[in-house]
Parts: sequence; C-alpha cells; structure tokens
Amino acid sequence: MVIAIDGPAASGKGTLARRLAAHYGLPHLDTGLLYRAVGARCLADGRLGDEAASVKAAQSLDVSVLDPDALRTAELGEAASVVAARPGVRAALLDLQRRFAGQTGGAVLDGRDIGTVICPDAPAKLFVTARPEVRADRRFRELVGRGEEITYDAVLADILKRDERDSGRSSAPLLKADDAVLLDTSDLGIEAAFAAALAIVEARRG
Ligand SMILES: Nc1ncnc2c1ncn2[C@@H]1O[C@H](COP(=O)(O)OP(=O)(O)OP(=O)(O)O)[C@@H](O)[C@H]1O
Ligand SMILES: Nc1ccn([C@@H]2O[C@H](COP(=O)(O)O)[C@@H](O)[C@H]2O)c(=O)n1
Repeated sequence: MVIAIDGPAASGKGTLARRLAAHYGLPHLDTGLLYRAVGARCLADGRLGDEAASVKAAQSLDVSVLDPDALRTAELGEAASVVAARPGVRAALLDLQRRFAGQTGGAVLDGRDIGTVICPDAPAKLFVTARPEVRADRRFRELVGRGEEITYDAVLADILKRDERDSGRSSAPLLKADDAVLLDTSDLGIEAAFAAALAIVEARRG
C-alpha cells in the first residue's frame, strides 16, 4: 500500500509518516530532505540563485548520504523552498521518488506533491495541516532543542514565507489532492493525531 502525505511546513506530516511506516512495516521517504540536500549543495557552492547549478545538483544527488540532522535547519528549509520552485529540479527528483513508492509492498512518502504528482494513484492520501502559529511553536521548540539560535517570530515568518512560495509556484504547488483526507492537527497531540491518521488509512484500506 502506498500512503501519500502532504501538507505545509511543520504540520506534523513527517511525524505521522514515520509512525504509519513503523505501524505497517513500510519504508518511508521524507521527500523534503531531497530538496534540502539540493539547497545545501547550492548554498555551499554559493549558487543558490543559479537555476542550472541547482538542476545539476539535483541530477547528481546521492541519496545514500543524506544526513537528516544536518539538513533539518531553518536555513536549509528556506534554501530547499527556493530550489523546489524550479521545474528542472523537480523533474530531476521525480523518478527516484516514484521508484521508492513502487517498491513491493508499498511505501510511505511525505512532502508537498506526493498525492498530486508523485503518487496520484495512492489509495491512502492525507493532507496534514495546522494553524501557522501552532506550527511555528512546534518548529521553534524543535530547533531550540537542537541548539539553533532562533526566535519564535523568525520561525513564524519563515513558515509563512515558505507556505506562500510552496503554494504559489507554478510547478507542483502545495495542494490538497481531491481524494486526500484533510487532517488538522492544531488541537491534537502526537498520539491523537496518529490515531486519526491511522483511522483514515484503515478506512481507505478497507
Ligand atoms: N500533533 C502534534 N502535536 C505536537 N507536536 C507535534 C505534533 N506533530 C508534530 N509535532 C512536532 O512538531 C514538529 C514538526 O513536526 P514534523 O517534523 O513532523 O513536521 P513536518 O510537517 O514533517 O515538517 P517539515 O515540512 O518541515 O518537514 C516536530 O518537532 C514534531 O515533534
Ligand atoms: N515533495 C516536496 C517536499 C519538499 N518540498 C520543498 O522542500 C522544502 C523543505 O521541505 P520540508 O518538508 O523538509 O520542510 C519545502 O518548503 C518545499 O519547498 C517540495 O517542494 N516538495
């Protein structure tokens, strides 16, 4: 079974994707890490503004060496969102995501365009969201917990800016697929959100 999970930044989709993958014994791909890795390469080369360089970075991405801890910074979230708006970057990362989803037994993928572009035929699709202030608070606590020096206001501003860029781009914008189930986790703790997500997937399985 393929489970496709989309939603805006820090909505909790990765947490739910990991929990669902563990529950069903499926492999999980956090597709945001791919764009973060491309953004990181471009930043390191001083070429974030260079579209051709970002496409090349995406084409030569080695997914076996992705370091989630190093990639989950606020700076790389922003860089990822910049390169992710470029059609050539998205095209370069399409096949590997589809191959991952096509594994025997299925997979869980989370991102922005999983239900709309990468796995349009997935039987179970969730669109996970939460109010921006709630998402900012969760992400602020996470980043501070990991030692980043950042303010709540800066995190909220980053989230709003990324939401706007991700939703407004012409190539694979952040969108709820018509057949995705909306799950607002604003007033749900992690366990309650997982129970709700599991119920949605079970209903689709049945
Ligand atoms: N329902 C919840 N209640 C409280 N905290 C949550 C909940 N879901 C997730 N979190 C916490 O919020 C933060 C963001 O969650 P997560 O990384 O799953 O979001 P995401 O949508 O995958 O983010 P991104 O798009 O940036 O990858 C994490 O610190 C996570 O532990
Ligand atoms: N399927 C995807 C996944 C991610 N992006 C872009 O990457 C940025 C970082 O993603 P996180 O999930 O790690 O926050 C995100 O803001 C998007 O711009 C994407 O376009 N498609």
